[in-house]
Amino acid sequence: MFCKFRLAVIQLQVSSVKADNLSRARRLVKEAAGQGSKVVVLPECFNSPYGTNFFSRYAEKIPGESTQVLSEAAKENQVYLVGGSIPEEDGGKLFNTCTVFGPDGEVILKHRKIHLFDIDIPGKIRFQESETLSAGNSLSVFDTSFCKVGVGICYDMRFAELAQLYSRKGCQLLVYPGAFNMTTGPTHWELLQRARALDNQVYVATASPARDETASYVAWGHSTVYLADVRQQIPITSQRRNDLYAVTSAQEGSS
Ligand SMILES: O=C(O)CCC(=O)C(=O)O
Repeated sequence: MFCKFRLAVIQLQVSSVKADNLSRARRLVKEAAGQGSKVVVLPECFNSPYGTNFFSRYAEKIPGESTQVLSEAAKENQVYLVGGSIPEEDGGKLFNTCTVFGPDGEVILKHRKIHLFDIDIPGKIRFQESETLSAGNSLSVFDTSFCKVGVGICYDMRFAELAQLYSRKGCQLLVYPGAFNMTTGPTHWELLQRARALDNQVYVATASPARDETASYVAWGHSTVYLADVRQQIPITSQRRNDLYAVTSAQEGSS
């Protein structure tokens, strides 16, 4: 089942003042709902600047201050709220975590980024999330009254198998809060979304922080929604050669 609904991606301006980030997010969720949005998506690291040196300073328990604001915003506005991500502290470890709230304000999903962003492009960008963060270990799918949704965070979008598994589980929308940069953004951000949408014949939505040229990590921006809605005309789902290949999850059957 897939019902028509309006989805909003919020390209949030993220500063170093957490309280400002939270109130700005809250105001924009309200604005999006006022325009008829039923599912609203915030960017990766929406409450804190993005960078390994910031994660421990901004980290919170879940539930905590930021997720409380998200819960209230979802309830006040009667929307499904994909709360971007925040640095989460749990048991002495830090995670890059997305929480999703239903229109009643209840948390319905917690996705910890499963692929940590560790890259080194000499002269361009070196980023090692694993220096401070731990990876999550679960696939993350939630149901809405409109369709089933699969969630990943930023670098998770590069892994085609995850998107394939989500689509096999019946997701018709994949959502990736992300914060690509000025090196990989122009080359891969749009291409990856189109690839995930095209391969799986699903909608793909991404929300990035707004670009801030003065930040230590300059986000590419370009929050986007992509659609490859050609399931009837190009029926690759039924044409798959399941007798020749398979994508399986180590968690299959357990979730
Ligand atoms: O994959 C990329 O190029 C960027 C990923 C990223 O910025 C992230 O995972 O936060």
